Amino acid sequence: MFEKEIEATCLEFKAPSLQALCKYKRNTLPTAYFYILQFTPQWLQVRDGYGVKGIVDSGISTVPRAYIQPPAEQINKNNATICEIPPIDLSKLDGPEHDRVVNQIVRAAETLGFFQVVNHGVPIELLDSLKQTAHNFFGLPAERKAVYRKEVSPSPLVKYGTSFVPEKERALEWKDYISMAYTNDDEALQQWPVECRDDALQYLKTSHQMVTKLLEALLGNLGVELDNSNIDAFIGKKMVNMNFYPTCPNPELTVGVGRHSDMGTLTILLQDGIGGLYVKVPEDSDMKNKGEWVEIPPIPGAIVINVGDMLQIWSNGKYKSAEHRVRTTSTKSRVSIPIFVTPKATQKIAPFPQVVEKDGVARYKEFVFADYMNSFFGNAHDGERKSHVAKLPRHLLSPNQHATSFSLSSTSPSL
Ligand SMILES: O=C(O)CCC(=O)C(=O)O
Ligand SMILES: [Fe+2]
Repeated sequence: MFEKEIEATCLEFKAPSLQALCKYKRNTLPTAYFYILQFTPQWLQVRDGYGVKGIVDSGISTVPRAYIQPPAEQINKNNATICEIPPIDLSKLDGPEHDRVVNQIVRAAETLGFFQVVNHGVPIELLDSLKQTAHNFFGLPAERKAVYRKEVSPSPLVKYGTSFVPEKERALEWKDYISMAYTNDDEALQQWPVECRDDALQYLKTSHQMVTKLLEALLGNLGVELDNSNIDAFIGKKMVNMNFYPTCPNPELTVGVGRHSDMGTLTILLQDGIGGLYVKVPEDSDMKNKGEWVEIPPIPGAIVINVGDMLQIWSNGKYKSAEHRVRTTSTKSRVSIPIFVTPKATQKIAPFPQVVEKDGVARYKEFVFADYMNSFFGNAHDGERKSHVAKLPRHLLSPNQHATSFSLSSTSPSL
């Protein structure tokens, strides 16, 4: 059935057979691997809308080879420390404790780059409904989800997929996702999948005030006032994703999401009660367990916030866009629902002048956000999915800087 495709690929690489192609390409294993993968029925199923969930539903007892991570990327849940930083009560921002709460937010952004918030203004019932909606969507028959595969999606705003950039990854992620980019309400209502759109749109809208307050605190601390004239520079684009991590027969061999940092401004992340989100304490943080992976525990009613690469760059490296990853479990499927808040593609990005002046050095050069996104989706994932900022192309770093001096050990798609 796939002979024609195999033949065409072999021809393209001037190889007499698939075996020869793989041998000939063995020095560039991810590519060769992808070709083999592409021609296996399982991969075709995943590609055709069944997703990783389809593999699990087919009743496997061990994970397919393509999903086995290199040992260095496998997650040993037994030696993870739980992050015990209490959640920040955002309702207190409006009272006499305003300055103290701002300090908590700033301190969290400067150390781990991840924190949790409560009394955030997003209704708890909506959070519960979102998790259920995500389960319902991924529980749909494959053909209902497959219409949104990026190759065929009726809308450029909606993409259903699996893994991050499957063609580029050495080992695939144990995850299916749907992503919904926001342009305006009308387009969202018309184009987002009917099963998710109401909750996703509500989530986006009810979290807007929280996003503004967080940014006011974080930017204010850097001497930048957020107002109507500049807000778009920071939150010009938003995208809601729903991630689904099916149960996995070998959680110790796989990852739900491999190590990465988020490329935007801030990520608003709703996780369910299963757990498994790990963050690497930045090496240049003054926390005691630098370089270690700590778990962000699920807290009922709380939302996880994390700093993205752009906020790190605007702050000249003060705020940390930390590397994070997600483990899989054998007992229950997990869902998470991030909102990726990013600048518009055309936005020019550079460290704020007032911060540079204070620091005496600009740690990053100016660039356009679209170029950053392209390198994020195009080259960042070399099979190991190391940090993007850590690997910020040299031309984006100031001449006297090099990536390791920030120890930003690490960059999802998910945007
Ligand atoms: O599922 C999670 O908890 C995190 C997902 C994530 O990091 C992402 O989608 O960028
Ligand atoms: Fe992420």
